[in-house]
Amino acid sequence: MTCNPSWSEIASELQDFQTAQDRPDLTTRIFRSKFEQLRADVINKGVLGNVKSYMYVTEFQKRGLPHVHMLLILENNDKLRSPEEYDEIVRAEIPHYEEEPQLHHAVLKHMIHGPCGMLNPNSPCMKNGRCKKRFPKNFSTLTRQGSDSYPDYRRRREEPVTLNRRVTIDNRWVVPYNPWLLLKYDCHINVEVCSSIKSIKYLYKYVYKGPDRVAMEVHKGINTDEIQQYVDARWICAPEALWKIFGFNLYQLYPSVVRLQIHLPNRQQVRFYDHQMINDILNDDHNSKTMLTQFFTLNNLDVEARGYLYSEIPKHYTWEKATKEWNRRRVLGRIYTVSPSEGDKFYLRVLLNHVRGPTSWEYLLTVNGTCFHTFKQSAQERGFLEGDDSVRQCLIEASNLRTPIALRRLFVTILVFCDPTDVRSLWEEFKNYMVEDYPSTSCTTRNNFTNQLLRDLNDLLLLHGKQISDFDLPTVPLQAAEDNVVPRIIDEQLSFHISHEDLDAVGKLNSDQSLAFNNIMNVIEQGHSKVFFVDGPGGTGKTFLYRALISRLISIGKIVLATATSGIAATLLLGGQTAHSRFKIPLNPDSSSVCSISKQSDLAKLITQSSAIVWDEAPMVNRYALEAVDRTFRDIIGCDAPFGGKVVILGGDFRQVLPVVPKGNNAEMVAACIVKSPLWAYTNVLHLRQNMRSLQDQNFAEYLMRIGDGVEPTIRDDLVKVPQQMTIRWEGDDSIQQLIQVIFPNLGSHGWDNCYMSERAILTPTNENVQKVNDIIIDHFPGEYHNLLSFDEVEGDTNNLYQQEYLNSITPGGLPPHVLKVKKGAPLMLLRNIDLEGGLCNGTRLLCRGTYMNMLDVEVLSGQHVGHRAFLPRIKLKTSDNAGLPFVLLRKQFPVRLSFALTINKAQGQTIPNVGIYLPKHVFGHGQLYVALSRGVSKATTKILIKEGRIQGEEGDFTKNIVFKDILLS
Ligand SMILES: Nc1ncnc2c1ncn2[C@@H]1O[C@H](COP(=O)(O)OP(=O)(O)OP(=O)(O)O)[C@@H](O)[C@H]1O
Repeated sequence: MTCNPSWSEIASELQDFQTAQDRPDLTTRIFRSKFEQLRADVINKGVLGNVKSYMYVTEFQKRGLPHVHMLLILENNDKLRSPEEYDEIVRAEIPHYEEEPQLHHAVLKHMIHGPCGMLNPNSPCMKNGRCKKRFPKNFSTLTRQGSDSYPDYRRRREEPVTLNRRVTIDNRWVVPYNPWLLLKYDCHINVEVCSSIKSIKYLYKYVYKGPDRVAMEVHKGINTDEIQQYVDARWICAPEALWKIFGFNLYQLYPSVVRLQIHLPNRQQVRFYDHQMINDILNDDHNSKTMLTQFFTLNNLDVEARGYLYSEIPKHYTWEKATKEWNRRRVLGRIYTVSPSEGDKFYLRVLLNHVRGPTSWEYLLTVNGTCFHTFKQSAQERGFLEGDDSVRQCLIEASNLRTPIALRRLFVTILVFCDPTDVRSLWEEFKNYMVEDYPSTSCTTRNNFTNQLLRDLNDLLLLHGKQISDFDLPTVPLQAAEDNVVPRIIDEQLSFHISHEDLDAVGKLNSDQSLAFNNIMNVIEQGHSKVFFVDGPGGTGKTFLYRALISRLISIGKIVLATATSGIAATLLLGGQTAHSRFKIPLNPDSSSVCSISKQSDLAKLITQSSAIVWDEAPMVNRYALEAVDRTFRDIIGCDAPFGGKVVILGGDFRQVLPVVPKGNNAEMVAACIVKSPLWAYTNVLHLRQNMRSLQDQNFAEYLMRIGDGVEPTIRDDLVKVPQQMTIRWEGDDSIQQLIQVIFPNLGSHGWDNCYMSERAILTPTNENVQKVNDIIIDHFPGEYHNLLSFDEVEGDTNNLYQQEYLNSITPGGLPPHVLKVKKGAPLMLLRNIDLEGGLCNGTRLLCRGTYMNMLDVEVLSGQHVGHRAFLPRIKLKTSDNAGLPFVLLRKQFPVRLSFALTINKAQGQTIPNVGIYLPKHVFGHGQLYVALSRGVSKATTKILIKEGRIQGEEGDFTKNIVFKDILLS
């Protein structure tokens, strides 16, 4: 916000011969009071959203007017996340005079940059012939996430406007603004959405940037050039001087930050005057008290304090310097940084950052009854430091549990994901534990076991596109029957074991399913080629149909490649793999991509020999991925028909979530859909209509269809009414507890109940709220806490520029938290595709059976592999490019999160008989409401809590239902 010298409050006070610059006292005071009002509007009244924390700094241009830079961090639920939400707050266009005359004038008066460039090459913003602020911007029909710090706002190409007689400008020259603030304050107020951490850092710089300095020459006398001395001085202009004289705040930070002292026992710093006697100083108890020792004292006296870490204490207590005591209040705390070269003090800091309620030095040094000599030993024993041989320790912990199948899979997981250094010695140490379940007969030799084990490990490695020979392991001996006539991956496809359930499915198909089944089978049996799309709303039995098809085809000796877009949907199909791994689709395909499959490879032979390809959840994939597969198949098979003439059965539901386009807006998401691909013209759509999931509640099934199709009546802005039977009224934060109690009744007595856990979950749109709900539920869950810590680093940060606490404090989407708080029997969710064949993929729900220093023991809770046991090591996980961080965070952690609550997107494809939906804000994505509701089976067992669900003058609760109708299939 910049002072407007022509504000009437200033202009009316000036004499005829004066300008605003002549009255810095006046401009300063008027600006200050206007800013105070703006502060109250945005911080107290929350006109841009509820503010969680803020900082601002007042600046003065040399001889110039005062202006303020302000950074607002909004409450999580009010954060602006999508380009559509940015548009509600920020505009960067000249409003039409006919529609908004006042705003039109205000924008032209205050919010036009420069102009600079060709129009005005001498503008102060010009450097080396270019505008430093990159004006004029580009025209754009929609707001989108910028490639840099700020979004690229919508600037439509419209008639230029004449600014003064000489210059005409258009929307490319508009500085982003908020209409309400601009009209109210009648001055330059540039409002931007900080969409990356870079822009936040840039703003913080203002606070810490030193003052402008000047080197002044002081002359000996008025009439002499002789210099007496140089003075290094601070330049202060008149308005700044007055700002200080009036005692106004130059900057403010909320909440403020307290620096916490840290020192080893008896090494506290004591200050004293020369004239004081050392003995007096040492004998005075007051001198030995520090923030840290008094933190121990506080923990001895106050039970509540014991629940907090040292760094959390200032949130609840304030440090009284005079009395050296902690009293209740609220600010933020940071412990002084300690470098690892400072020895044990560094480890003391690690302990203080993780141990709650220490009452003494001994407390920190003691673990399980043993008092260690150094803080390092204590930290190591508590699992706060990364061990040098964590992989080996993980295998030792797992081998003690005597579950050889899970141990073999763990060994492979470690080879693939943990990059162990000494594979051969791990093999020697653990091979005997991995064969404990092999049946031994009178003629089995140790050699037979080893060979069998190598073959089994090789089979598991092949699923990851690797083999034994990629590692320092003995070579795999071929079995007598293996003569390489049939490539292994083809052999595998032909030897699937079909369950009775899948074989029986054909007889159970309903009429729509039967019609689709027969249609597809006819085409395959007659050797024709065709592309199908099985369209069915959630629960209409698409998966059931694929399973019937796959089992029938396998049973008559045909090869069918079962794939799905997500790992979780793939695990529901026999031999299912993600389409990306099966067809080796590039990660970010574009309009000319091809898959990396060579014509001579076994995979190419498998594809050529296959009779059908099933691809579930096809609407979630970017059309370029589908086109890459089409291009590759034509090339491999040598046939220029769609997909090289193969029968391809795509399936899914366009009412559900669409392809993710990083930083993309709605239009880009729609454009990425497979219906927009030229291939769609060759696709035959088969419809499934009967909801088999909600057979018991047809009324619910019909409601779901109306929501999915976007035909449920709306009032204002896509708001639909939710049936009263399903709603829990929002009465404040306590309502979340109520929702939890309805979905997880008697939680205390279901500590180890996999049936109970697999049948219930709470869904909410964002990761923050998932974490919030999980934290509440785990507190009520019976059992002891196990805090599993991650080891974090920044890729390529050899100088340790990033503080550990900062890295530990962030949890970018897709990564587990630094402190993974779990209890035995609690539900978890896997965050990576680890072992699809074993049912371990991104989104699989698991039950925690046991925690160890280096290993997590889990059981699969849902899908085909329910009940399977698995061991997980810590894995190095990376943040993705669109995590919004200016660096790549590497977090070594167990790849899981709690899963009492999940995001709506992660729940896609799962049936959750008791489902709670918590909407702290209305959803903004296509199909999100539908996906959430369609996880349920009936109105009675589906509950929804909407925070902003009431509308004045209307009965009931309402929420947004966003449906892009132009991609729905009629
Ligand atoms: N013909 C059928 N006979 C008996 N049960 C069926 C039949 N078809 C589907 N079901 C059952 O209905 C439920 C929903 O089916 P399914 O999971 O196949 O639906 P879907 O269309 O794949 O759902 P979503 O899109 O939500 O993943 C499952 O429990 C399934 O076993």
